[in-house]
Order: sequence, then C-alpha cells, then structure tokens
Amino acid sequence: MIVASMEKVIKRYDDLLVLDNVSIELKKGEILGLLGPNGAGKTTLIHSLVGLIKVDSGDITVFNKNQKNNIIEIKKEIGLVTQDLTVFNDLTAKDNLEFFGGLYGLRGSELKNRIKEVLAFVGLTDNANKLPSKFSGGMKRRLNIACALMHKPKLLIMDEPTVGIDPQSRNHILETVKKLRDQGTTILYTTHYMEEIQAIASRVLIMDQGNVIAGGTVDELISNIKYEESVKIDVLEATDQLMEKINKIEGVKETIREGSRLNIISNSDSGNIDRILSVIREHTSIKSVNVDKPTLEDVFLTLTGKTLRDGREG
Ligand SMILES: Nc1ncnc2c1ncn2[C@@H]1O[C@H](COP(=O)(O)OP(=O)(O)OP(=O)(O)O)[C@@H](O)[C@H]1O
Repeated sequence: MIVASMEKVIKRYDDLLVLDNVSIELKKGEILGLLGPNGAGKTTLIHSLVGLIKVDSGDITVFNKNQKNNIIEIKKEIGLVTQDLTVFNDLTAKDNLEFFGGLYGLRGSELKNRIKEVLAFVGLTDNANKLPSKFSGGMKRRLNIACALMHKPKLLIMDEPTVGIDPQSRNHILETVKKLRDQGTTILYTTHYMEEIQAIASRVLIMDQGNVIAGGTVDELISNIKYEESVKIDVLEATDQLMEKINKIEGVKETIREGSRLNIISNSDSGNIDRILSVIREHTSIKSVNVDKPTLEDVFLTLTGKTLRDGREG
C-alpha cells in the first residue's frame, strides 16, 4: 500500500532548479532512506511532501488524498523531525512535550500519559524536568523526535536526525526508528550517512542535484556496480598530477582523494591494479593498499563523482 507519493514534482528557487521532475513512492511500514550530499534537495523534497513549501508543478498525494486540497487533515497524521531543533530551551522536556501535544489537541490524562510514554520511548524519563539547555546534543535530538511523536503519526519524516551527535545517542535514535517501524509507522529518513541507511532502511533513494538518480534495496544498488572494485590506497602525497594520471588509466572510473587516501573505483576485470600501483610509485610512496567489494558509498561515488559525506566534487 502506498502511503505517500510525489509525481513529476518541480521546484525552483529563482533560477535554481532544486527538484527536477522528482517522482517517489513511500510504502506502508517501510523505512525509506533518502541519501544525498549537501544541497541535493532532500530538505526541499521533505518540505514539499508535508506542504511547508509550494511546488511549481507536479502531484503530491498523502494517505490517498491530494495534498493541496487536504493539507490540514494530512498534517494531523504526519510527524516531522526537522533538521534544526524545534525545542524550546526555556521549557523543560516535559513542558515541551505538553506544548506540542497541546498543538495536536491532546488534553488532560491522555496528554499526561502520552508524555510519559514518549519520554520512555526516547529514553528521557529521568530528564523530564530538566531544561534542554542542560542536555547533550544527542538528548536534544531525542527530545526533538519525541515532540514529533506526541500525536502518534502514521507517517514520520526525519530530516538528518543524527547530525552532530555521539555514537551512543545515534544508536539509540536508530533503535527508536526501528521500533517505530515495527509498530507500523512509515518512515522517510534522510541522512548523509550511508552506515545509517545500511542499518535501518528497507529501501534507498539516492538524490543528487535535485534528481533521484537511483533507487532500490542496498543490495540491489550494490549489485548494479558489482563488476567494479574499490581500491583504497594510502600514499605519502596525493598531488593533482597523480590524480590526473590515475584517472587516465584504462578501466578507472573515478578517483576520490581524502587527504592522503585515494579511493579508486575500477573495473574488476581490467586487471589494472598493477598499473595503478606503478603509476603511483612513479610519483610517491605507497603506505597501504586495500581492495574491497563496493559499498553504498561507492555506488554513490560511481553515480555522482562525489562522496556522500560532504558532497565534494571528486
Ligand atoms: N529558501 C530557499 N531559497 C533559495 N534557495 C534555497 C532555499 N532553500 C534551499 N535552497 C537551495 O536549494 C538547494 C537544495 O537545498 P536543500 O536544503 O533541499 O538540500 P539538502 O539535500 O537538504 O541539503 P543538506 O544536506 O545540506 O540539508 C540548495 O542549493 C539550497 O541552497
């Protein structure tokens, strides 16, 4: 069953085409991972889906209703976890939840019980009466999620909910997302982090420059490039000249430089590792070499020539 869809959606900011004929579908009970570098259009896609911004053309349907004509009704069933925290620093965690619950019409004992439930769900029960200003980044993010859960949304949209937090809080959030999925919530989850997508997503859409450029399960996406391998080489000095020479070797598809590490995507049947190594040796010393099967990161690199982490050109 389709919970939400966008069809041929176009959104421009002046001359900038931010959503370029985007079509997506969200299926009931799935965690759909939306992966892309900075500026790919992920937030714009989300804000369009929930009706926070108007699109220039295309159709958006949520819960089988045309979004434009039924936006108030639709919003009652959607939870939005925004990238920027929306919690009030001068209200305690509990009071924040009371405020957001109130906005959704919860009152009295129903409101009180839901606050307790949600605090326990995100692991903040012991901090209910504390101000978010005293929280760690991860605790604030968890409270931000809790606020979006007060009205038990059927569709939860999470815009990079783990940015800038410690690994423990990150794992806690990923576990929370999986629990929500197990309870039947449909989730759209955006991130730069492929490890998160690999850990939780049923399906992945990869976005770049306003386009959805690939989609499928993680395994499906990786199998599309299985004829390739990823050669990771640590060198003493990775100069522009060296990069240029490597890219000219037959069978090399992409080379990305991260400090003194080179990640080279190469056809696995071209047998050119020797060639790559000897070109490098002519320029600098080699510290280590690793040949891996491709990961989701390599899928992205192959498709866009950029790393997921920062959207930097390769
Ligand atoms: N209100 C706006 N006015 C003009 N340009 C905008 C506006 N909002 C976003 N943009 C531009 O649209 C493009 C897509 O931005 P968007 O925030 O959707 O990307 P994103 O994939 O969510 O990036 P990030 O990972 O950094 O959040 C960017 O080039 C951005 O500068």
